[in-house]
Amino acid sequence: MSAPWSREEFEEKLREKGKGYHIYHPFHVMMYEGKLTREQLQCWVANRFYYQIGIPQKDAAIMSNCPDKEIRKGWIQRIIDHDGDGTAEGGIEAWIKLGEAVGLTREDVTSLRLVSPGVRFAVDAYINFARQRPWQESVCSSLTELFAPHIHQQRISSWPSMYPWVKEEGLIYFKKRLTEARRDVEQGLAVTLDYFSQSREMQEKALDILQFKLDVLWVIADAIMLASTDIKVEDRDYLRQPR
Ligand SMILES: O=C(O)c1cc(C(=O)O)c2c(n1)C(=O)C(=O)c1cc(C(=O)O)[nH]c1-2
Repeated sequence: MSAPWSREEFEEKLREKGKGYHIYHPFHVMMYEGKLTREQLQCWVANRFYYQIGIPQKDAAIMSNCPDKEIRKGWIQRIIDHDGDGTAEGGIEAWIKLGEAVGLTREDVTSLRLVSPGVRFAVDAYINFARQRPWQESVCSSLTELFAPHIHQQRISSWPSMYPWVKEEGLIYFKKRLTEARRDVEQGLAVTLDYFSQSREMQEKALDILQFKLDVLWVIADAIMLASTDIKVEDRDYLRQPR
């Protein structure tokens, strides 16, 4: 049995997982490079809304499994960030505004009618993971947020020149997340480094959990790409799920 990695080595291994982050998915590369059409960007925003509304449900599941009051006191902020509270609107509302900024209506976004089955499956898998697994494992699965500020920053920097037709207030969501994600990661990383450092096997399990979450994000991008790629009309109809 191998000795556990030191805290620093373990954190380094978790960070190395960033090489599989969806920032490298062809759809996100195209987005950054300004190669998406208006319809493709709209499709991404409409589909990603399903992730946005799933996040607070996932965080509520983590809290429901967590008996530690101090952890819950910190974690509840994530739900407020997305749902809002008496004084401020949250990320879900900011995402709807992003939808309007790219030319969708509020109804286009909130009705979920543009959400593809692959995105539903992936997001539901993430929520179900948090419902079923010990809370520390679910906390670990949130650590893709280690890599999120970079992708948010890319959008803030590239969209105004690449997609000048997107209204400026659309970027508010990404700007908010820059600080929120960094704070989330501090708490998530502390829990993960403490809990999984008991043995090398546990540390490797944490890496597997992070991979699961990377896969969730990757599959979401796959599904959106498939749903929005400009292919022959006959093929597209074939791909669309009859209801
Ligand atoms: O736009 C993105 O690429 C992206 C990625 C991720 C992520 O890495 O999970 C999150 C977000 N955004 C995000 O906005 C967000 O609120 C968020 C919460 C979480 C989580 O797992 O708890 N991930 C992410």
